[in-house]
Amino acid sequence: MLALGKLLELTLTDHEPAEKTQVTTRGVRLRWLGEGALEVRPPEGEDCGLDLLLSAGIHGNETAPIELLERLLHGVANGKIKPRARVLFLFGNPAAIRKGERFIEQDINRLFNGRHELSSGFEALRAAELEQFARVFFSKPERTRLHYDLHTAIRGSKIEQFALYPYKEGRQHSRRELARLAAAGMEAVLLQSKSSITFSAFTYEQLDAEAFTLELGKARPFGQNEEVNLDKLEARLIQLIEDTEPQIEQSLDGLKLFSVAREIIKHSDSFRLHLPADIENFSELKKGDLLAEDLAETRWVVEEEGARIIFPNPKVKNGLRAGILIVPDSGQRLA
Ligand SMILES: O=C(O)CCC(=O)N[C@@H](CCC(=O)O)C(=O)O
Ligand SMILES: [Zn+2]
Repeated sequence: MLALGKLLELTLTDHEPAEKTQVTTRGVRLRWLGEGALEVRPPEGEDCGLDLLLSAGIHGNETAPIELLERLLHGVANGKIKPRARVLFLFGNPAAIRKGERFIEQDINRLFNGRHELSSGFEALRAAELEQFARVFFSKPERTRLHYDLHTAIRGSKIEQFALYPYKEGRQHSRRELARLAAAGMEAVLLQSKSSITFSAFTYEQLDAEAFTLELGKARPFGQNEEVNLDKLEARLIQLIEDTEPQIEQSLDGLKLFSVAREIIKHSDSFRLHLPADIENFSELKKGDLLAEDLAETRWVVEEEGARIIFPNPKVKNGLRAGILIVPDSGQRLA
C-alpha cells in the first residue's frame, strides 16, 4: 500500500512523510497537507464534482470514527475504493489522539468560528489550521460541498447513532440530506437553532457546505469498538466517494427529529447538575424537574413537553455548554 495511505500511523508516530504526493496505479492522487491531513483527488476526467470532507479525532479518545477513516483511506490507497469525489481526510487533534484523551488543554470543538482567535495554546492553533485546510478544500466554485465530522459520545445513549445539523440564519435544513443520513444509519437528527463554535458549524456557516456532526456510539479506546456498528455509514461513504450512491428516498420515515429547546451553560464552579451520573443521552425529563443550578440562584427547570437531555457534562469549563435540552420536531421547516 502507498505510504500516504497510512495517515493514522504517520499521525500516531508524529512522522512527516518524505514524499508528500503519491499516485495510485489507478491514477488517484494522495497529497499530505500537514499533520493528520490528506487530500485525495480522483483521476483526471473522472471527478464527479463532489468535495467531501471527512474528519474524526477532533476529540482524541473517540477512536471508532478514526478507525473508520483509516479503513476508507486504506481502501483508496490499495485501489479497492475508486474515488470519483475529491476527499479531504482530517484527524482533528493528533496530540490528543496520541494520548487517547478528549483534549489536552482545551476542547478543540469549542474553538471554531472565531473562538480560536480569542484563545491561545496549540489547540487554538490547530483549530485555526483545521479551518484553513477546510477553507482551501472548499474553495473551488460550483462543486457540491459536504462535511461529516465523526464523533462518539462520552456516555451511553437511548439513540445510538444520530446527527447534529448546524444552523445559519436564512438557510433551511435540507430534507434530502436528512434522507441521506437515514440511509447511512442515523436514527435521529438534532436541528440546531443558533450559530455554534464547532467544526461542522464552521464549514456550514462560513464555507457553505452541508455539514453535520455525527455521533456514532460510545467512545472507547482503539481496538475496542466491536459494539459500534458503522457498516451502513461506511457503505454510504464509499458510495459517495465512488459516486455510486443510489437515488436518495425523500421519505424520512423512521428518522426521529429533534430541535434544541435550550442549551444549559455552566457559568461558574457552583454549577450543579441534578441528573444521575450514568444518565443516557436522549433520556426523557419530567416537566417541573430541577435540572441544574448555578450562581446567583440561577435554576434550570424543565418546562418543555417531551424534553430530553443530551451531552450532560458538569465538568466542562465555565462558559461552555453543560448539556442540551431537546424536544421533538415536526420537520415542518425543512427545505
Ligand atoms: O458525549 C458528549 O458529551 C459529547 C460528545 C461530543 O463530542 N459531541 C460533540 C457535538 C458537537 C456538536 O454540537 O455539533 C461535541 O460536544 O463537541
Ligand atoms: Zn466528540
